[in-house]
Amino acid sequence: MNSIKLKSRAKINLSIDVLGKRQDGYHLVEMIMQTIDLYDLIEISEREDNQIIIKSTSNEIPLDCNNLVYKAADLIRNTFDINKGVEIYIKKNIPVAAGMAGGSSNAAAILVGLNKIWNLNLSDQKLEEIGLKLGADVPFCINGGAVLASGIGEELTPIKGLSKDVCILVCKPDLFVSTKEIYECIDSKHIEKRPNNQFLIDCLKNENTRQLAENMFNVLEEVTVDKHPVIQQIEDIMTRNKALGAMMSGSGPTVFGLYENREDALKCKSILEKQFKQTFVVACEEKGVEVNG
Ligand SMILES: C[C@@](CO)(OP(=O)(O)O)[C@H](O)COP(=O)(O)OP(=O)(O)OC[C@H]1O[C@@H](n2ccc(N)nc2=O)[C@H](O)[C@@H]1O
Ligand SMILES: Nc1ncnc2c1ncn2[C@@H]1O[C@H](COP(=O)(O)OP(=O)(O)O)[C@@H](O)[C@H]1O
Repeated sequence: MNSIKLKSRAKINLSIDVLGKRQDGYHLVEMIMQTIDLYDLIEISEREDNQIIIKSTSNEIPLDCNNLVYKAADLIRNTFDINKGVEIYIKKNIPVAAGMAGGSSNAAAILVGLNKIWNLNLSDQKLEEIGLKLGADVPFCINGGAVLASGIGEELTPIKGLSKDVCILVCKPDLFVSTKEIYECIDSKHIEKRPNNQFLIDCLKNENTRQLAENMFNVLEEVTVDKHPVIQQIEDIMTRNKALGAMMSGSGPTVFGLYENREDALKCKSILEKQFKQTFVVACEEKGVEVNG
């Protein structure tokens, strides 16, 4: 086999708590992550020369060694002494720098894909270990689904996820947020309110979407909203338009709302997309990366 196609899915955070900071600057978190059915399509083809070539439909991502897929491919071949190159095509649908782990998910897809193309037989645990060298969200993206993540995001406990019937309205305003900058600001902030993750996990277990939606909380949100008030405005539009609850994902700026009724979600989408082009109605998914032929 010398080429493979994969779906590389996005995530949302149903909660984020920050518990402390490591010596290296990384923050200790406790957060609920959920894969959603918004995905990039990735095609990897082996090259006999040594080059890593990246092509993409997006002009918002780097096509050189700064792309996370380049780093993932280079890391795998250096770790396992492989003297080959690859061409990677990325059809981008996930908004970039959004708080939805688009880059991390693409990197995870490369690890899964090259594990197959180069017959490395690496376990998921080993792939997660390698993935962590590329970013805190990469281990989650390999398997995806619904998890409680702790450590810096790499300690993963699977939990029951959102019901497939729940409609997730996702809206990404056209502005840039730096994850590093948001985490740095949280240091100087006294965190007054935190998510109750155990309660949220119970809500998921009991399929009590209303209570879940009303109690979702992301401690990074206040920091990002201070810089970009439009995030709060999107949330307000969602809650005024029948969302059970709305919240920022990751370090932002994407906002998502949970809906029990698809018509209500589509109606709010039609309002938001007049101003925000990157607005989608999606469901949750069980797999972060999926081989697609
Ligand atoms: C906030 C979250 C929530 O899921 O998601 P996104 O907003 O990126 O989607 C993650 O914690 C983001 O993880 P990820 O984007 O993979 O982080 P990395 O690339 O490893 O790190 C980017 C920067 O964020 C900071 N960082 C990241 C993770 C963490 N637990 N503590 C941190 O302080 C690091 O200082 C680093 O400089
Ligand atoms: N394959 C990739 N897809 C998306 N972004 C990438 C990729 N490679 C590198 N990046 C860069 O990583 C940064 C974070 O992007 P992304 O992973 O989409 O953010 P987030 O995790 O916040 O959703 C962006 O500045 C982007 O240019």
